Amino acid sequence: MKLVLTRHGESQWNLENKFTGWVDVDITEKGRQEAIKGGQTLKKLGLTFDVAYTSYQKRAIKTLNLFLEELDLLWIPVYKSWRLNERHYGALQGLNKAETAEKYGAEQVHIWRRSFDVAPPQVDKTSEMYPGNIDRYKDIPVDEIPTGESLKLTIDRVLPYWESDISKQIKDGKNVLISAHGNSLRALIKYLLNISDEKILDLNLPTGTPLIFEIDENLNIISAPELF
Ligand SMILES: O=C(O)[C@@H](CO)OP(=O)(O)O
Repeated sequence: MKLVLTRHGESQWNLENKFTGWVDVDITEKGRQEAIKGGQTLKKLGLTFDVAYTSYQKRAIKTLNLFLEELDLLWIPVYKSWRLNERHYGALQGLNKAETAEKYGAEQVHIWRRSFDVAPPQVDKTSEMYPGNIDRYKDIPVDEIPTGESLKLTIDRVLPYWESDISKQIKDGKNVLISAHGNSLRALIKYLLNISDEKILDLNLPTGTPLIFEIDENLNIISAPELF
């Protein structure tokens, strides 16, 4: 079976160099073109999919739709989950990354962005960035609502969805397409390829680019893309 992962096409805040996380930023025209090209690449390879997954965020949803349109697969079942959302960037969301580095030092910003288990400054429950105040997240159990996640915490909420839903499709012989985010996909790839806590920090995923994995029904990885 094929499992194809794609990070969303370039977003407006990728372009503006802002911490994004759970802020629902749209893709740019360049991001749209990346996604169209990504879909065409899969089509040229003759790949097809039975089911697709994405997050609750429009940059990933729109990217998925552009892929599916190129593949003439807009009809297949699409499942959305907050568990595939980008890592919640806490109180850093909306800040410019370069300005934050000037204020707190490049070292501190690097730790916030690329350490494995250091979480960013947290948002409190009165913040508009707190998912508990956002309608679409009303079904997340209160004790699971993120307030600022490290990569480790992101892994902890992505993997239950892999276990409960996505992996079952592969066991059933289905080809699966997932459109998600830099850090939710790093979480999944770390697990699939058994990458160490240190090494995963060097993995930076390109936007709008399909990553093709071949997996057998026992979930053994047969082939994986060159990532480093
Ligand atoms: O801002 C974000 O949400 C992410 C992805 O763009 O950034 P980072 O590269 O710091 O993980």
